[in-house]
Amino acid sequence: MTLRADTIHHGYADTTVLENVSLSVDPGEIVAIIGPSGVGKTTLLRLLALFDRPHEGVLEYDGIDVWATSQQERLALRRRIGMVFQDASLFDASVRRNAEYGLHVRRSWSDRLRREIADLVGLRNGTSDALEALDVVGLAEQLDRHASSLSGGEAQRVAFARALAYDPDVLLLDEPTSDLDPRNTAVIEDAVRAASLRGIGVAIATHDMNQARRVADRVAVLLGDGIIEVADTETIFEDPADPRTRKFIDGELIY
Ligand SMILES: Nc1ncnc2c1ncn2[C@@H]1O[C@H](COP(=O)(O)OP(=O)(O)OP(=O)(O)O)[C@@H](O)[C@H]1O
Repeated sequence: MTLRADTIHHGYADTTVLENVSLSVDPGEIVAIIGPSGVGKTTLLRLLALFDRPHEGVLEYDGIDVWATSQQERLALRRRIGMVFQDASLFDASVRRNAEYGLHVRRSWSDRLRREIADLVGLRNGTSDALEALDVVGLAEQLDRHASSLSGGEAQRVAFARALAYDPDVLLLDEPTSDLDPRNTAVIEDAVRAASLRGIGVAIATHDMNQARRVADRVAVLLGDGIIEVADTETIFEDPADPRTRKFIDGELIY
């Protein structure tokens, strides 16, 4: 599924956060959204995930203007998205129950909802399951551990597995490794790459430039109240068109 945001304007009360923001994520593509703290990365991901409606602009899932559809259709489209937040926020249950959560949701869908989703965006065969997803993040041997006993890094890996087990078309990751050590970060980054190889499109918000460089195919630089530049990763790091991108990468531009 292709996600496309077109000339989005959004903000809170009198504050404009995003102005004229356009961005797309193609199947199997990893797009990093980089920018300093408070610039609107979370706001943009929440809009892409349909948690909030943009004040202006169009959001398309596979060419469907999502905010022009019925609430039920929108719910169906929403279910094609997996999201992982900075804070893992697991349920008070075992690793296995946490990873299986999305599957329970999916099993609870009525035949009618299943048909609607299939008609709108197609339904994959659901090849992934919770165990496979936990294996991807190296936790398949820890099924019975309780979430409360996990380290922060392990918890975040379970949160990632939970999103993956849901068999999404697109993964939206909000600073998924900002609190993690290099080993846990590497596990998540490998899992992101594996997801993209399976055709899942990924948008990852990060203020870690090196992470963007390691995982992304394309990078969008969010500064001020908009995306100042979006280009393939090499161009952003080696030959950016906007001088502010160079300054931001070099750590000189702290917004
Ligand atoms: N619910 C809200 N109500 C009012 N203002 C908000 C709300 N959510 C975010 N903001 C403001 O919008 C701006 C963008 O916030 P956002 O969380 O999207 O930035 P960010 O780039 O994700 O930051 P960080 O990297 O620190 O997570 C900030 O100034 C923030 O204070």
